[in-house]
Amino acid sequence: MSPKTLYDKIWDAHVAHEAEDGTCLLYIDRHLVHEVTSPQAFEGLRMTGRKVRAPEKTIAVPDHNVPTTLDRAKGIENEESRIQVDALDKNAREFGVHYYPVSDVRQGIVHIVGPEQGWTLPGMTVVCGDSHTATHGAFGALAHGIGTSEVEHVLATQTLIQKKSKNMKVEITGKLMPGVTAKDITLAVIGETGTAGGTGYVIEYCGEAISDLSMEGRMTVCNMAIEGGARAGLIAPDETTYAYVKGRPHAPKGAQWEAALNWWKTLYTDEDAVFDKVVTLKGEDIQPVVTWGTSPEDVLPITGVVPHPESFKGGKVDAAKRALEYMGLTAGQKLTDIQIDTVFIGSCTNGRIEDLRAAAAILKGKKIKDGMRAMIVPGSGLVRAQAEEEGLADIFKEAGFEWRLAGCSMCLAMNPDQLSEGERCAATSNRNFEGRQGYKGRTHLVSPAMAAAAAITGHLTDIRDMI
Ligand SMILES: CC(C)[C@H](C(=O)O)[C@@H](O)C(=O)O
Ligand code: SF4
Repeated sequence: MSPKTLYDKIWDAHVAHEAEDGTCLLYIDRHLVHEVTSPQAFEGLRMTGRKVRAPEKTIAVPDHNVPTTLDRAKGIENEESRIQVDALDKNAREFGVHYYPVSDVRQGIVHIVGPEQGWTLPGMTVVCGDSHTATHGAFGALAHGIGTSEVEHVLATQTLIQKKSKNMKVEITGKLMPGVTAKDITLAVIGETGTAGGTGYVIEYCGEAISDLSMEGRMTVCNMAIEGGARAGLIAPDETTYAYVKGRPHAPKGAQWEAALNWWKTLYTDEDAVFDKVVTLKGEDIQPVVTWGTSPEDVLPITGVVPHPESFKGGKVDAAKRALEYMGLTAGQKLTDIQIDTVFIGSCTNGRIEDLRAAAAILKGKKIKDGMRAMIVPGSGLVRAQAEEEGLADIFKEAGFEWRLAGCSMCLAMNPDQLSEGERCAATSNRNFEGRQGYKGRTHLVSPAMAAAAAITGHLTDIRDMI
């Protein structure tokens, strides 16, 4: 048998039918659903009298539009948001899928809830009408976003029509230096490959620096595979993965656990397997990074300066000019001189317990800068509960942070958590596009520790000066 990559193995295990042109019908193990991309899909089923094919494999949770303030039980003010959340509520109940409504402590961002509840397991195919489904690849699952018409297809058939992507390997060798996190790895990779570098590929992340990461860190890395243009990101499951999964509510138990483990242990790239593209970074070379522009590839070590547009090639010159204008920055300005007025810690990139611990380690006993608006939005109700139990919430509140309920929040500003015009935010999320966090708001993507540091000093800060 010819050697296979991890992606090849998961793909082959899920092909139900292959057409002559290579288009395949893939079996889908888990279908995650949120309120933004599912209403028309459910409506499509309803109108044609169809049912959800596998409600036991379908998991629904509202996250994008939900208010994160403590008074959220009083309802959603914005009509469009309310309609989407109400539609999910109605659809989830009517079609009998697993459902975590806003009133459930387990509610949160779909990509945090899935793994937390043990829905995401190694070797699975996982889809969701959301680009950051790549997050689940951290478990060695083939996980990617789909469009609304595909959501309907998966709801109705539990399959998806797909063409296979190419194999790409991103290897991070050696150890990370102090202050460098999974967020810095994933941004540094995009800095290296560009936002189109992964187009047409599924990336497998590997190397010592990746194996050393916790599951939380691995999820952060895979979460941003999509920002690098890839179809999905993957990390081979290992003892860290099994330990995270074991005992979760929907993880296999007893003899089923043993059988699952036997299959999971076959999920690695064979020694002689060939990748179509390989990128290698040295862990020691990666520094704490920050984005200066309006694309995740506009990333530099925090010790750098805002680049000169002329230092880019071709079409990127104009893009960089526009980005500097939008961001209100001057070429040559030190990144650490950039003043910040808002800090957002949360999202499916960095809203897990480990992210909150990293922020708390910096904030303990400190106060945020006068006039700073700072909020921590845990990725799920359970992350929030755990942070309270560990005393992290007290650290945040004493430092001057708002301590919110779970949701996507200011990651994309579909709820009232928004930047106002010209406001500048250090954010732990994954997209710094124009207007992403609010009309004319400005976003600098950073790790949770760097976001916490910026909240204290009032400007982008090298975390290594504070540890
Ligand atoms: C709303 C949703 C479709 C979107 C996505 O697909 O990623 C959102 O989650 C985002 O992060 O921009
Ligand atoms: S937290 Fe942000 S990136 Fe993640 S699903 Fe929500 S809006 Fe998308």
